[in-house]
Amino acid sequence: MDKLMVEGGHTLSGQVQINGAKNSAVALIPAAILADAPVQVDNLPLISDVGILADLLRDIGADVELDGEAITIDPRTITPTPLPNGRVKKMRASYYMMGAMLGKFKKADIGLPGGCNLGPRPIDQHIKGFEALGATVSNEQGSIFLRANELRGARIYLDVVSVGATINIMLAAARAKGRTVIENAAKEPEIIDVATILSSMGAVIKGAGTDVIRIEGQEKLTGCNHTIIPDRIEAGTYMIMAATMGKEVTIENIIPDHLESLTAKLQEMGVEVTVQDDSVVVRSNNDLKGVDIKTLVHPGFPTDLQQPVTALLAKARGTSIITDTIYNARFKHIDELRRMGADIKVEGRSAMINGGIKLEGARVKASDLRAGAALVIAGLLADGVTEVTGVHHIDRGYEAFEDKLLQLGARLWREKMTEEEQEQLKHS
Ligand SMILES: CC(=O)N[C@H]1[C@@H](OP(=O)(O)OP(=O)(O)OC[C@H]2O[C@@H](n3ccc(=O)[nH]c3=O)[C@H](O)[C@@H]2O)O[C@H](CO)[C@@H](O)[C@@H]1O
Ligand SMILES: C=C(OP(=O)(O)O)C(=O)O
Repeated sequence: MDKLMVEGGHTLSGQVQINGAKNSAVALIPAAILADAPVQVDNLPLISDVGILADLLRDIGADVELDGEAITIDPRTITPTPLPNGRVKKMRASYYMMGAMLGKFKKADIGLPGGCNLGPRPIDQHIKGFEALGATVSNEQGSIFLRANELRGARIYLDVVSVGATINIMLAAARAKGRTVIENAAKEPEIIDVATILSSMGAVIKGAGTDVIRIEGQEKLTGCNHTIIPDRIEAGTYMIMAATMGKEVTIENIIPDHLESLTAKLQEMGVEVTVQDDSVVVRSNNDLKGVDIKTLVHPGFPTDLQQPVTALLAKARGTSIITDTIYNARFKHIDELRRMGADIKVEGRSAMINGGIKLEGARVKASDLRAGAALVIAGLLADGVTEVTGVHHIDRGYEAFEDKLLQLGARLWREKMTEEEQEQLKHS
């Protein structure tokens, strides 16, 4: 087990390259199951969630080759192998194995997913969608059993706007008979990425990126080549780091339109953000103003940037209120920020940040992926050294995290935790 040591107080400058989107990659890899020929996906982020999914596909018989940032998946040897435990519990997006296996084999036995613990993360809308397509669904001993004689297109109204349910239904519907209409669908850019790969395989999909998606399922789907869109959450994290400590940082290989809600908030705080074709330049200053933020479904402010931006708001003068309307309990980072001296109160689904207080390096624990990013941002800002444990969460979603930060001028390094430290962590 590793910990990250972050020495605060160093300004950041230079360029950082953004990798492919985690939340696309983890859907596109299972999508390859649906094809009847090899699928190649490029601009793959080299993160642990991708490694786990590649292994899950091998577990069910796929021939998977990883070559740098490209993955080639030959799905022709896949069989509907049950995946009750183990890897499926290590990540959230293993739930896409349900839609993909159901679509291809009309049968799937998949354990309930893991991923970031953000409070309750039900999958009732995924199940409602599978049932509408004609599957019977049962939940036994922590596994979801899906069975169908055939899948038939249906009209499905999502009670809650859900990224995972929208994609999972798209996957199953791509091989259902006839037309599926998903209403109140999620509109995140990753949904469009999934629609693009399924269309390249031969499904006919209209409306991805709006709240009504129409899918004409096909009996067979072909292989294809696909390039993953840039990771807007990774990009947003570096924009926030630059806003915290940046002299002048260029965040490259991005789609700036995907980051409009963050750009607007940073500008409101007094950060200079210059938007270019496929990059943004961020220049910070020492007189940032607190702002209020509410997380919303896309194109609103993403919940995945709520935790990182909270660390920045600790620097800004005045009071800021950040409200998470997607995950009411996504506040495990707050206690850790308090250990570093931040003045933050949580009430219901809001955190009130009394900013402008100098943070001090401390021993803190990352409880999930973006909590980890938030604590490193706080560490960049703080006096002294911050010790961040739970680094495996950060590795789920950020490729070459330390290398990219070192290149920007940050000082941080990874250390192995002693057995005693690991034992203490278990009980903390
Ligand atoms: C792998 C992946 O892409 N993860 C992202 C995905 O997670 P994930 O797909 O799990 O998130 P959803 O969009 O499904 O969740 C949004 C909200 O809907 C609720 N809900 C969801 C499904 C359901 O069946 N029932 C239900 O009540 C959730 O509890 C949550 O309050 O979108 C989240 C919201 O943008 C992001 O934070 C995650 O980074
Ligand atoms: C919550 C996240 O990931 P996951 O849904 O994979 O747990 C995230 O990326 O911030």
